[in-house]
Amino acid sequence: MAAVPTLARRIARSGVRPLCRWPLAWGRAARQPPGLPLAPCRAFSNNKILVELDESSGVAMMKFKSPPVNSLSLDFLTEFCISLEKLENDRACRGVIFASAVPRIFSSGLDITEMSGKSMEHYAEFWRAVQEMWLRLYGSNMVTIAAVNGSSPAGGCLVALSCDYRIMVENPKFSIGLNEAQLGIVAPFWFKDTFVNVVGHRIAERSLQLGSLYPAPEALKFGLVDELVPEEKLQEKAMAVMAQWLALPDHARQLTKSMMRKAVLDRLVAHREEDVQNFVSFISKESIQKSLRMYMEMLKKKKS
Ligand SMILES: CCCCCCCCCCCCC/C=C/C(=O)SCCNC(=O)CCNC(=O)[C@H](O)C(C)(C)COP(=O)(O)OP(=O)(O)OC[C@H]1O[C@@H](n2cnc3c(N)ncnc32)[C@H](O)[C@@H]1OP(=O)(O)O
Repeated sequence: MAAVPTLARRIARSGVRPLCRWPLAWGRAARQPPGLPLAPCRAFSNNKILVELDESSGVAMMKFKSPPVNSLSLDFLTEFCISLEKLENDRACRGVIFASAVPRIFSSGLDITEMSGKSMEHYAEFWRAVQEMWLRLYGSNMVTIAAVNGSSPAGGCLVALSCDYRIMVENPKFSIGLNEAQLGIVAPFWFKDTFVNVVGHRIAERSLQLGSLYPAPEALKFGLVDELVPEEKLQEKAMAVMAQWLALPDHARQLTKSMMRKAVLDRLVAHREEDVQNFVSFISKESIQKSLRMYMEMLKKKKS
């Protein structure tokens, strides 16, 4: 297999731009009363993700802005990893809230076009980026809260599941779940492990086999999300939950989180290359490619 660009090389190519006091619609700057000086705040942006860090609270807001559906493309995943790494290495940052800047969609999951009609090398590079995203997010030392303000199938659900807490907008039109089976594909073992750790074995087994997507109220019933709130209360609620989690000493919370997640993280780290090879050989099968093409066609037909 040809040499694959490392994350470092993809980071170098991506050109993250630092921005000063970026007025995110959801950010502290936007809430600042006019005329008052801004408290310390740092922001940075790249093409698909906006981040604003409020230094006074230690809380960052990361917003996905990759229309139409925030699909997790290679570029998106690269920017996500860069942004998370920057925050992880910033001593001023203790917690991150993830939300979408695209109406009605948190994330539509892995970008299907990255898994269809491409070379083996591309599939391997893409899958390494998916692994990297999950390892960084699930293994993050920061408090991570998903403010799920829209539908969140498959990889989008994985992002939410990998956080410490999930708050979803109470709209029954918004659904969430690991629906891979509906596409004729299989959620890999670390998606499954993350899911099991949130909802338990029985519900995970049934939901994965059926590829179930759950409307927000149903997802709440079995703990796939922790709370539902009206859309206009989502930010306030996420900040309140964050404050509650940040009230604890970081070291105690971090060691506890690591104790709970380490075995699952270590399992992928130990089998990372094997997992890439499994993905590549699975996704490049003609029968799987056909399923993905049919699924994309179905999405297009649904519109007309
Ligand atoms: C021993 C066992 C070995 C096993 C080995 C296992 C190996 C591993 C196997 C592979 C594992 C892969 C894991 C995959 C995870 C995933 O995340 S797959 C992606 C799943 N996502 C979905 O199913 C969501 C599909 N999309 C939708 O349901 C809807 O689009 C929406 C998100 C609910 C939004 O609906 P709406 O607002 O009506 O918008 P649309 O009109 O449907 O979409 C707008 C355009 O966006 C395109 N699009 C949608 N989703 C995606 C996507 N995920 N990727 C790429 N593109 C997407 C859609 O086609 C539209 O495009 P246009 O028609 O060109 O406008």
